[in-house]
Amino acid sequence: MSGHHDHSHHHHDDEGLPSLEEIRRVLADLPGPDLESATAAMQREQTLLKPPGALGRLEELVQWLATWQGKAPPELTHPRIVIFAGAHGVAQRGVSAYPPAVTGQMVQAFINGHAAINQLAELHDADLRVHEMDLDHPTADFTQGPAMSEEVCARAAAYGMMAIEPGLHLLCLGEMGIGNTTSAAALCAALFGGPASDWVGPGTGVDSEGIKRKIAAVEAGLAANPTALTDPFEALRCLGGQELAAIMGAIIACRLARVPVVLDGFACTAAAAVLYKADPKALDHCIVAHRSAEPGHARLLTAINKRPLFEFDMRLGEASGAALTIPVLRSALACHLNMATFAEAGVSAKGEKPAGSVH
Ligand SMILES: O=C(O)c1ccc[n+]([C@@H]2O[C@H](COP(=O)([O-])O)[C@@H](O)[C@H]2O)c1
Ligand SMILES: Cc1cc2nc[nH]c2cc1C
Repeated sequence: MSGHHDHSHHHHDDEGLPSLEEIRRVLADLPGPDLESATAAMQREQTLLKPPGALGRLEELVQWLATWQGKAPPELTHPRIVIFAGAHGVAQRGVSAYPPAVTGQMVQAFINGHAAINQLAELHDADLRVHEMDLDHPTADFTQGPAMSEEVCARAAAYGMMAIEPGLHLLCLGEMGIGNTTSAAALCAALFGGPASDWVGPGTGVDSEGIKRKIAAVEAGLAANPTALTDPFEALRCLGGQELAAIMGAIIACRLARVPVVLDGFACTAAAAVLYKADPKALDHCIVAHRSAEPGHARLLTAINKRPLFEFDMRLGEASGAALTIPVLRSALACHLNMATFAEAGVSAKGEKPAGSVH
């Protein structure tokens, strides 16, 4: 694995870390799109040797990179993949096909280069980092009350904000956390309403009894956390997990540092949806890589008005879907950077009179 593996320790000295209130204030003043870079990229695109729009969403992707890097042409030599791993109290309720210990074991697998994401990161020359969020201290079981204190949630969000720095060209976000599709389902139900069954699915592959336990856990979580319905950050604190709070923080930090973000599957998108609920423009610098096989993901994408790039029926998590966008983005960029213009190639433009034609 290139890059690091970090342990998030709980320090008592939290001075300097932003509180949820401060995160709320940052959100009120987010930088907008760089329209100058967007225009410059669009103008170049229009001269290139193809019918206008013929590269479809590849053109859209170059525009998006330019807009949110604030640079025309945009670059993609320094992409990073970050996985946040979190332990969920609700995982004790028989809501996953795997035991809670798998979260830490998979972190070890990421470190040893054994996981799917290691192969994709290596193939695409991306800097892969894994941040383990206090796995020895799972969040509280949210069916009994809030998963996290304000302090733990804010610290996790602040930790997520520190996972990037200006100069990165792209951040692919992913998660690892046994039980987190239940947490994400509860979060979605709190943010967007609807019955628990709208948001619950098989996750890692539970059977129909497991689905019933997941629905019951989501319903109990909403009943035990009435304040979750009053505010998106409160929903995250009550029903989320540390990896989800960290993803939220990383998304905000990327906006401030002009780093475009690629979101992965269901849990990752649910964490992002907290920001969407607080301000629908907060995810304008994010794309969603794929529509996960987890059935709630399609509904969630509709709720946050995002169209995924791929529908590959993946449901792995660990940023695997997000990593697949790197070669696609590079393909889009290679065309944008290296194609000739009509003039350079000596090709007639649309509607140009045939040479020697009589009018
Ligand atoms: O990315 C997805 O949409 C996705 C769908 C199902 C499962 N996962 C992964 O599986 C874990 C959560 O599943 P579960 O069944 O334990 O809630 C977590 O580590 C996720 O990364 C991921
Ligand atoms: C094996 C395994 C790998 C994963 N990667 C992300 N979530 C996961 C869940 C399991 C169970």
